[in-house]
Amino acid sequence: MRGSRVRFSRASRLIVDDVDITVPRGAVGALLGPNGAGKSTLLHLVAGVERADAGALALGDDDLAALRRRDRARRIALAEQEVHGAQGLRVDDVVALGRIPHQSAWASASAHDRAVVARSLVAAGAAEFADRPYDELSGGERQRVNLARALAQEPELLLLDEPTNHLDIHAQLTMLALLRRLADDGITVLAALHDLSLAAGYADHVVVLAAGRVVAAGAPGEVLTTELIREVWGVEASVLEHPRSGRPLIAFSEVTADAAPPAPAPVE
Ligand SMILES: Nc1ncnc2c1ncn2[C@@H]1O[C@H](COP(=O)(O)OP(=O)(O)OP(=O)(O)O)[C@@H](O)[C@H]1O
Repeated sequence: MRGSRVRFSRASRLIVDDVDITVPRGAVGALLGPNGAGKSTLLHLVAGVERADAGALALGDDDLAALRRRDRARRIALAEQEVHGAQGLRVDDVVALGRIPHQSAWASASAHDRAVVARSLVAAGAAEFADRPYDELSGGERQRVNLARALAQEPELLLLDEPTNHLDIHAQLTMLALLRRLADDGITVLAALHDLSLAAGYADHVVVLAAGRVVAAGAPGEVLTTELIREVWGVEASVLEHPRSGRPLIAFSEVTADAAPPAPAPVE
């Protein structure tokens, strides 16, 4: 996927400011940045939940703005912290919502739809609570269901907003390993993450946002330096090398002075 000069403002604040972003097909991209940097908003713009004020977004050769809503929903899935419209539903019915873009309005779920739902529940580690009410699940259980719903969409581009939030360490590593496998199968992945070491351990490409702007992008080893972490997050960190993978491993030590990241700029 590719975004060029993407701009979006809300309530007189420029939230996404001339963002250029590229995640190659079949790569895992990590979207990093402090609270309020614009990560969720950018994911919403790519998913089509919000419409950019300016700039272009493309998937392969297709301009996303020119795609019909349904075609976009067949090709792009967004896994957020909650599935909209899930209240009162059983987990497998929540996951089946992911099939809607592939179904015609009058047809009921096909054998293929049911098979994809079952497969997605297993892949996301949510099969064991398939028959439970979504509302009763813990945060970590919901997170897996949110992923299963997105997988059921069989997207080309999978967007995830803090997919490891609420997950225990086993579930976090399982989630990231799954994203890696999906990418190896040709799905493009873009995940907003807060854990820099986890991002460095699994992503091919990281994009760092601060106050709505891209401040760095590239391979984790090139981007995640002590200087950048100090500048963007206002914390001191040592960037070590993971003893097994050789990827960056970030050890934080303290909050530096004048740490507060800048708020979004008012629209000119
Ligand atoms: N509907 C809105 N109206 C006004 N401001 C908004 C709106 N939605 C988001 N913002 C502001 O836009 C900025 C970016 O928000 P966004 O949720 O995209 O950040 P984020 O990087 O995902 O943050 P976090 O890590 O805290 O989830 C924030 O300052 C937020 O307050």
